[in-house]
Amino acid sequence: MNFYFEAAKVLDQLDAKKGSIKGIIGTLPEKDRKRTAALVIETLKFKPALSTIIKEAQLMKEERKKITSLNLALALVHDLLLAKGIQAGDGPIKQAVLRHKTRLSAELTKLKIKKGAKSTVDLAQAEDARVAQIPRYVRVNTALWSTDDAVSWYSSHGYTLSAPLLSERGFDKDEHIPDLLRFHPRVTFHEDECYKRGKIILQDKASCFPAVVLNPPVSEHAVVIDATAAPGNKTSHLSALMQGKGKLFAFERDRKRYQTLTRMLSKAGCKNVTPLNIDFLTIDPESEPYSAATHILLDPSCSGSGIVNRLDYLLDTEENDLQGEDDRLSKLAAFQLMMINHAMKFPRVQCIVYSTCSIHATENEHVVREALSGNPHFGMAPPEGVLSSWTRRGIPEECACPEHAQSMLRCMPGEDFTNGFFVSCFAKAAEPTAIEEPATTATASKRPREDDDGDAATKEAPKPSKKSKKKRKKKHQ
Ligand SMILES: C[S@@+](CC[C@H](N)C(=O)[O-])C[C@H]1O[C@@H](n2cnc3c(N)ncnc32)[C@H](O)[C@@H]1O
Repeated sequence: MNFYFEAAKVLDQLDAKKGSIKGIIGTLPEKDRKRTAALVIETLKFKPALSTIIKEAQLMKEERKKITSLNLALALVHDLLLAKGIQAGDGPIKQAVLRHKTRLSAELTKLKIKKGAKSTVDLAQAEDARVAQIPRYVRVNTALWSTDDAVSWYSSHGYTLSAPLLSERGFDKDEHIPDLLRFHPRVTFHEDECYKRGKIILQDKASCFPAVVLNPPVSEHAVVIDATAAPGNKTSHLSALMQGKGKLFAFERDRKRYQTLTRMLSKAGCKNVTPLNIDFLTIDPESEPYSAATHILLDPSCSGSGIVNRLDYLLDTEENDLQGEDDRLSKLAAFQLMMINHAMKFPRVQCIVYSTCSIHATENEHVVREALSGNPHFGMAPPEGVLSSWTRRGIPEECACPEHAQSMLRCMPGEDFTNGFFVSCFAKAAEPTAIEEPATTATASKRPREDDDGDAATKEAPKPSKKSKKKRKKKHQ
């Protein structure tokens, strides 16, 4: 019976919005995880149908003393009616459910007739249609091999270069992100040899934007920070873009997630990364070696409202407490702002990319607005250097100056073949005298990469767009 109590506990936590399905299941003891996860997911799939059946059969009313929660009843009735029966010895709880077996079965039949369901499977909740539109993105880990090698490999292993959404065996190169391949959404890679060896990283397209926009220096002198690193997809991406040169400090405050990060970085063969199980906010920006950082990636915890996946559509969103949601977003936004403010204190920092997988302006444009207003020595980077080929930019009406939106990227699930995402890029303003000078660097479309050992801090960073500096100057007068 413990197995059912465990599943009920997970369902309780999901009801209390204590995390995503994947996240909460990940905290279960490993030995029971697979079995409990399967029961939780199946129960959620049929939750509306099972709830109706339990209510109509008056199970909770009549067995209130034995079956103490609806979630326990859902898990038990799932197995009784939709699986191979209740997997437990003959205890009082099992007996309590079995006493109602005939009534419960009759309610199941009634519901199928009412819903016009040909089989029980038709009573399951429909999947989020947006998931089926997102290709399976595969980032080639260029620390270990090249994209040409990867294309040859998959071409000789049953795949053909063609539009991936047309055929399960098709794949192609993404048009916006270098070294990113797209496969059919139903292709899985967990047993793939290249995946197991770290040669490919399974990373949504939108989540590849931040490292590309930060465009870290390629130099033995480079010092870059990933302030919120685990599980490490963006860290390994940055490391690959830096061609393993210079130093990349990857902070992660959570102990368990830090362990995942270190495993990931070693599998991906990242040579220039120092993972640190330290809260980024506790780092003194003036302290060595961090004070030398010129580029910082900030991808802090967020509401995750942009993520569409194969499971979370199962969670009941209708009962969302809007007031509670607003409070949660405000708290997250305050934390996100604190992280940006801290990043802006690093004395040599030139470029900060702030990203979230949220679609809410509260965590995105509004946080950027606040950061700019509290840090007049920073502006928005010129839009030309912020993945100019991507047309969906920030929301102008949510920004302090509408043109700031041009230095931000947004992705909309269901429209852009990605999860929902937000990226913004701050650049440190030049010394005051430079503001009035004709800007030569401000409109550079792409900062050059350097392969020599030059001083990355002075050569690589974008200057804020002139327009945005002038506007802000006015605003702060
Ligand atoms: C959205 S996740 C980062 C995902 C990561 N960038 C990737 O692409 O794989 C945010 C991470 O930041 C960590 N975090 C939150 N606050 C932090 C802080 N003050 N210092 C360091 N890490 C922090 C969280 O524990 C979490 O692992």
